[in-house]
Amino acid sequence: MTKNDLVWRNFMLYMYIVILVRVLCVGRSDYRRRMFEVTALLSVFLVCIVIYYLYTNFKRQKNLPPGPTPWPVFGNSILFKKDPHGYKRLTELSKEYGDIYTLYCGSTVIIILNGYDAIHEAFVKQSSTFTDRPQLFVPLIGVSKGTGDDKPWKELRRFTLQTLRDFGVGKKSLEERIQEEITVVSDMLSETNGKPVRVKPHLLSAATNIICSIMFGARFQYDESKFTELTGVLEAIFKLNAPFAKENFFPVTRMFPSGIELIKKRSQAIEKIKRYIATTIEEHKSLFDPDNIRDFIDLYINATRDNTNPELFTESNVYKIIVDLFLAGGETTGTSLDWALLYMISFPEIQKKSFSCKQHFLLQVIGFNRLIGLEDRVTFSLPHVANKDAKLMGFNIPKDAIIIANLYSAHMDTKYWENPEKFKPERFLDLSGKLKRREAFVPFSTGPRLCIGEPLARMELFLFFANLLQKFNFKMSSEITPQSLDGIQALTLTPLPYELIAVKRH
Ligand code: HEM
Repeated sequence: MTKNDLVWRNFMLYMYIVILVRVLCVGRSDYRRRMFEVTALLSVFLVCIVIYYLYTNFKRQKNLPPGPTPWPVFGNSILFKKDPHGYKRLTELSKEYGDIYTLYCGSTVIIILNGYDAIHEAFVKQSSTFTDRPQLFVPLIGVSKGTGDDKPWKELRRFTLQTLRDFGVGKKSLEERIQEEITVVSDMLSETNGKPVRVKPHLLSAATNIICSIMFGARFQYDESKFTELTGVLEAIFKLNAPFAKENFFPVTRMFPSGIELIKKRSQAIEKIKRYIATTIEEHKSLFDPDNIRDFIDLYINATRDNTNPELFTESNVYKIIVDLFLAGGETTGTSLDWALLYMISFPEIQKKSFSCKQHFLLQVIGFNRLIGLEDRVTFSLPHVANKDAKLMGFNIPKDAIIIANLYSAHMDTKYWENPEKFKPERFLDLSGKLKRREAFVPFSTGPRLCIGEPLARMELFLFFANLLQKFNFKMSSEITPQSLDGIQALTLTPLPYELIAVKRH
């Protein structure tokens, strides 16, 4: 951004306001006096903004990565627009400004990393600087909070990973839990008798139920009131947890009616879920047997009885872990499966190859490790934060700048992928038909903040996909209007709602 840009923008803003004031004052008796007062006040206000703006943007932040000119006070509008193709717009900006560019949310610096190299440089090579999460007023995720030297998130992350391992990620018991949900979804599909159906709500319930089973040791009927209440509250928390919520960057908006409403709704939802967890802990305590750990709640009770780390194993931290796993694990996996089925009906020849007994090439070879590249529908990492002033790819990154990896851009990176926009599952195979590791495939992000649920997600995706494809041939519900493969950008990239026809194979 040049100084000319800045002066020009402020001048335009000033002129708009002056014209508006003039229009409002026309025909009033004390017109001249009022005009003078209002214009003088506005001038002082604008001079203050310009001084503040010059101070924050030019003095403190020299040699920042380039980027589009922000609006004074507000920042870059691209961050606030509810644009279903926001991920594409942010990727296009990298063509203009390079793999690393700057946007502003108010006066907060947001660094967007594009392409595999930039993401790898920040999250892997310089992980000690770019791994913490920002302390947002409306936080996105609980476990991951915490900066500074003590880094409690590291301990909680270790405990959560251990939990997932203990409950059999990669082992039989968890496979059984997943199979149970597959049976429910398959039965539902069989009952449609070839009529069009929207599968997504069932996939979301199935993914959420798997986490319920790990956390609380019980699965629910999808229409059971306890389950719908739980998913309703989680959905509310999910919706209210936006990294770019204005309340995060403009403290004054927390006092606006919308801000007060948001805070009220959040605390009501959090209260409800905390009450649910407290009741479940009490129920579990009465049946607790240290030789038969049934679920995550039992593990927690065990840890508190050991009394090894009382500050870590608190009910409040249990709440954080549970909410994180639900928020991060249900929607992402359900949506990835929804995409997988959409691609199968859109590319019937690939569906045939995936299933075909003779070739079996996709399922057998790619199988458990990788689901033909369809996990890549989470387009951005969660926000990271720079924990000190640093240099990244030749630019200065100030402490507290928020860093976001554009994972979509890594999967569109022509340095690593040939025709990246084409759906070509074979790109994951080498010439002899063996699975090829692709370093630029980072749907779960990379570095120490890599998704905790990756092994669980891979297991769920593979088992669902393989079982459903074995039982059903999926078809478009309308041959005439093929379903668009453009998604809608929310926290994840979701397909436009669609129906499919499931034809039983035998
Ligand atoms: C296809 C499915 C999934 C995808 C594509 C996915 C992707 C991601 C991504 C991109 C991140 C952000 C990493 C970063 O900021 O650098 C993340 C974080 C996270 N994911 Fe997943 N995820 C999936 C499934 C799951 C599941 C099933 C769980 C839980 C069982 C889970 C739990 C988490 C948690 C707790 C974090 C935050 C980790 C931290 O801050 O330390 N995810 N995931």
